[in-house]
Amino acid sequence: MSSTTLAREIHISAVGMAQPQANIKQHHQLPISTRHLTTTSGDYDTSNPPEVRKYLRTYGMVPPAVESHEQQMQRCLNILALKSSNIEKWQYLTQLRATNVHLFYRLLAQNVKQITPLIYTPTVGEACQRWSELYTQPEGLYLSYSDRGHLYSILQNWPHNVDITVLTDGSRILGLGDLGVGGMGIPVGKLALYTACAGIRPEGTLPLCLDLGTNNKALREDPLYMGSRREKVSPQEEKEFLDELMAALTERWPGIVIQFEDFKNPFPALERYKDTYTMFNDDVQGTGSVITAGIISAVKLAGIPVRDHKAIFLGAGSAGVGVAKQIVEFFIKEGLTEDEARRKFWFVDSQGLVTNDRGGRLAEHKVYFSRDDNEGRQITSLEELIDYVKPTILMGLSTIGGAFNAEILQRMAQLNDRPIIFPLSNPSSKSECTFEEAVKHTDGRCLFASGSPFPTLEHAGKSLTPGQGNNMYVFPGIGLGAILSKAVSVTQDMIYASAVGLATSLNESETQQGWLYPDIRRIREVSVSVTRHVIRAAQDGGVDRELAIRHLDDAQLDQYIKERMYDPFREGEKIQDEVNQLFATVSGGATAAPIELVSARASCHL
Ligand SMILES: O=C([O-])CC(=O)C(=O)O
Ligand SMILES: [Mg+2]
Repeated sequence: MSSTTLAREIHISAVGMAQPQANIKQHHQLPISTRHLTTTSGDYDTSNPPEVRKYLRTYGMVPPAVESHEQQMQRCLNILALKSSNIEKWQYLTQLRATNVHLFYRLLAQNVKQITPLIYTPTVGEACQRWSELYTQPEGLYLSYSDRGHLYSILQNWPHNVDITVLTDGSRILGLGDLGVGGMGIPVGKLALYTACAGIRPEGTLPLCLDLGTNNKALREDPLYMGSRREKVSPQEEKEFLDELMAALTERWPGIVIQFEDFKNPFPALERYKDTYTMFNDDVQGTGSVITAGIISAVKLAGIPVRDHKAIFLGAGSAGVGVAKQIVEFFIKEGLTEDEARRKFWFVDSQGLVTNDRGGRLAEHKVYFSRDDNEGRQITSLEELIDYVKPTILMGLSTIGGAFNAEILQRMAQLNDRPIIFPLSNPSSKSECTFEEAVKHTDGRCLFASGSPFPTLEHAGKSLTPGQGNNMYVFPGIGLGAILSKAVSVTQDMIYASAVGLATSLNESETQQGWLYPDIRRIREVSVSVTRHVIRAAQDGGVDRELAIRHLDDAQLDQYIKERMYDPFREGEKIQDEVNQLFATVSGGATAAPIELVSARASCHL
């Protein structure tokens, strides 16, 4: 029987017009699907063929046409084009993920450059700010301080087996400050990238928002605010809450990987849990890794020996120090002593250059890079510090939008043939300069990477593409590497390996064009490289528990990783296989006459 005949048979049976032919065995009933029918699972996907719709009992509940993935995605892109603001696009995409998860990921995978800014930085920043105003549906778990003592039982409400969670207390969302439970947008967005970039199955991801109060008074007084209207708990109370949570998460899902995100002070939890749980902090370690990878590429392109580089960091918060510590590791690997490497950094905070002698107590995390060679000089302006240090690298992690003004950029261009300019604050509104400004004031000579995306532009007849030094290049691979190697902890060597995995994933054309990061459209390939490097570091450090993959060579390991990655384009085939198997069972095995299969299909339309 040809496939068109088969299709017609199915159609006829479905509309109930024709009786099955004479030789059909009536007792062949297709067992009714026992799958739990959910909109999120893709059960209402318009690319499902009729027999799948019947099996799922969704037949008739979607328009009759069986669409190709291309048709579906084209409609989504058309709908996106109808929306005039990015936040409306974010709302549409949120709804799409809730109603057809596979289509959402197909769309994202196929249009990663275009869609990522709509579900992640910068748009997710606005979504977090307006969370209580725009809230429509549950997307993760909220745990409040008043829930302590019961965290394990609340985790049991989550119906899926979890491989990875991203959690935040909302206390420092991007560069936007304390947004309370509005911070939930971040775990949701980051985990969508875990799925899109590293193929972690969607139902294996858990967005987690810790409602530990907020110091944002305006939020507490907002009538629509959806979190607890109390001030932020004390550090001691937070510690006790987190201790209970970490134990509960690991008991509920042994092997879970836990990513901390956007905590105002990320260091205490990182120090306390990094050796005992499979956890990492993305802002300190993920950002550190991705910027180290960018610096590895930029240092090569700048044409100056590693030893001669000097870096000014505007912003001495957790992310900045995390970044610098990992670049120290790179400098050491390039032959500098730790002390020489450490002395290549000058940090500026709200009081100016961070020095030992400026008075007042230094926050603990700033001590390592605090200068002792300033000979009593207190420098409070960035311009003055640039003249004093003559840096090759200017990093921005200050959340002060526009802090790298024309004068500063021009001075960097006078001092360097290829100034390295990394305005890393997020979202775009907090970026220390735009790509356009950096290009204009350095005459197109800068080696540039920003945290949030900027468009490609023309300069002196050349098309210039900005690097996006965003941690999305590495955290998906760090997480997948930890999951697949069944790592008992995420070591610093695994984090450093992720930077190497990223830096070595540029292809020839990207290197030739002087790019610092690979094309984001190749992110799944890049994630395989990052994942492999992370797994190798776990194995070398003896923290892996998946012994069966130790003997694989690199090509075999890449293959192993790829085979375990969720592919939204193949999900429909999986249901089809399920249906085919059932047909084979009810019709007496694979050798059954095709007509019997039709019969089985004919009997399952209700
Ligand atoms: O989310 C991002 O785009 C990067 C990040 O972790 C942050 O800025 O906190
Ligand atoms: Mg973050």
